[in-house]
Amino acid sequence: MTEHYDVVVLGAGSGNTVIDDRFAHLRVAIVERGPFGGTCVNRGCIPSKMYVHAADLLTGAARGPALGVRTAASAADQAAWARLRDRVTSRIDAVARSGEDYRRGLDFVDVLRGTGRFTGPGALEVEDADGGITPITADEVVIATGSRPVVPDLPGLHDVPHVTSDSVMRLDELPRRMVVIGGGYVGCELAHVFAALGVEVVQVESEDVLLSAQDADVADVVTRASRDRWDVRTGARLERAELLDDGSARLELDDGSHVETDLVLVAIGRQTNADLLDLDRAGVPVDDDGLVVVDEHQRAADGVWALGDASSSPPLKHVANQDARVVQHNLLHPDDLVASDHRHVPQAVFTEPQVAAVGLTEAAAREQGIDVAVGRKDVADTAYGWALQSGPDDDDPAGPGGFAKVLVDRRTGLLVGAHVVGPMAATLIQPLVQAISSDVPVRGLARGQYWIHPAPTELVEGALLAVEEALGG
Ligand SMILES: Cc1cc2nc3c(=O)[nH]c(=O)nc-3n(C[C@H](O)[C@H](O)[C@H](O)COP(=O)(O)OP(=O)(O)OC[C@H]3O[C@@H](n4cnc5c(N)ncnc54)[C@H](O)[C@@H]3O)c2cc1C
Ligand SMILES: NC(=O)c1ccc[n+]([C@@H]2O[C@H](COP(=O)([O-])OP(=O)(O)OC[C@H]3O[C@@H](n4cnc5c(N)ncnc54)[C@H](O)[C@@H]3O)[C@@H](O)[C@H]2O)c1
Repeated sequence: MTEHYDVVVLGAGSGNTVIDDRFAHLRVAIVERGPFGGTCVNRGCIPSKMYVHAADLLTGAARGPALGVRTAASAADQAAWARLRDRVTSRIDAVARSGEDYRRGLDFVDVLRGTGRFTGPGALEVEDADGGITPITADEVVIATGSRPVVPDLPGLHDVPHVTSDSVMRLDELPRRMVVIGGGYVGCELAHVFAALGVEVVQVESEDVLLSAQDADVADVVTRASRDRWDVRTGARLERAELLDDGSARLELDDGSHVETDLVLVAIGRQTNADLLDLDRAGVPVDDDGLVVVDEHQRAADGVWALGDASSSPPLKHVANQDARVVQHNLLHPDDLVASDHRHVPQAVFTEPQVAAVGLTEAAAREQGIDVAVGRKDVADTAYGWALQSGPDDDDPAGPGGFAKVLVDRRTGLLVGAHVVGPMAATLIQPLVQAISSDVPVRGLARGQYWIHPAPTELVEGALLAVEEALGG
């Protein structure tokens, strides 16, 4: 018999958060093929930031002697790696298990283990690990199937030891050498992690700088800071790979250079899993990137909703969370739908130095013809920056020069972009996220409140004062 559900959620990452006790009067199925919690908990935000924290401690400790204290950052040996990895995996595995146990304990929810796909409008099948098929039908389907790492089909790559962010969090052993392909979020965060642990890292990025999507000044700071710590090859792509007799890999790059390594980490972007759902059978539209096309209510078709990496760009967890809240509300209140707001999505890259941004880059603002006023404050010129510096001539508290930069439209007096690179950037950006989200006029923002002295937030105050000066009387 085909079971019928009021609501079926495909994917127990952010999709799992849609269902709460307010759905208890309905029959709900959650379909999941992997561990509960999805990418963020199991192979994304949480484990990567647990590793980043350890890497930050190591890089911080390495600076101690320059400040006059005896700290030492030793490279991690295999035992240290095992302790670090087991701390990470035991924590996230417990979260995934308890998430699934909680769902299984609810009498209005069925957890269906396997891969879901559409067979028609409102009709799906779930294929379990043994190939068994369970057909189900649903009034409402939530597509929350996320995304997966892209692995290019390059000659020899599949023959050499290689991992993606999916598997690198659980390495049996720390490699002596690692090549990171990609200088985006994943590449920069994990190059920082493995370099801090003492791995000889080579990072290969096809653009001329790391983090090329960031404001050019920010990308420049991160690229120079990274080059100080590991071998960064920009303007280069992996062309082919060859397995050597000792089990290591020889990689040829398209700039004519080559590199030998023990492990390749492929981090060149992600693609949506929506392509595996047979969406055409349910009349669910996708765009050229394979993302499910949704309206402002996150509705993809009659009785079909989508959220997170399946439908939204950029693929970030706080975006998936807001999408999930919108879908939740709209399922519970079909006569009072709310809309998503993807206008001012902030982002942070937890490399060293940390990066955070909201809104436009300076180049994008100018390309859009905005008459932009720029205010910038360097970390080295703040009181907290002095605390980080080893001496008065050292302008190097956060790698080669952290700063905050704010961009204001001279016509409206409103913020159109903000960028922070340096210690605690992901935290420092938040007042600027609030300002841009709430259309707060920039004039008066710095002097309209106290800024705690000598806190790192004075960096933001300084950038706001600088932009007021640029705006003129
Ligand atoms: C290394 C890394 C670090 C990251 N760090 C950050 C960060 O610091 N901050 C941030 O904001 N974002 C970060 N992200 C991005 C973030 O993890 C994702 O944007 C977020 O997890 C997306 O949530 P989601 O629910 O859309 O998808 P997912 O979390 O991927 O959940 C989708 C779920 O659907 C399941 N699934 C897929 N297809 C099917 C199917 N057909 N049937 C059944 N189940 C299926 C999957 O197994 C998965 O559990 C990071 C990503 C990576 C890879
Ligand atoms: N802190 C965070 O919020 C965080 C952390 C990790 C991942 N994420 C999410 O995951 C997504 C995927 O991250 P990602 O780093 O895989 O992708 P990305 O798009 O951020 O970066 C991919 C990089 O690889 C480069 N590249 C592409 N093809 C290449 C090739 N053949 N050779 C060399 N370089 C190549 C690109 O120019 C780009 O710089 C991000 O867009 C982000 O939304 C977020």
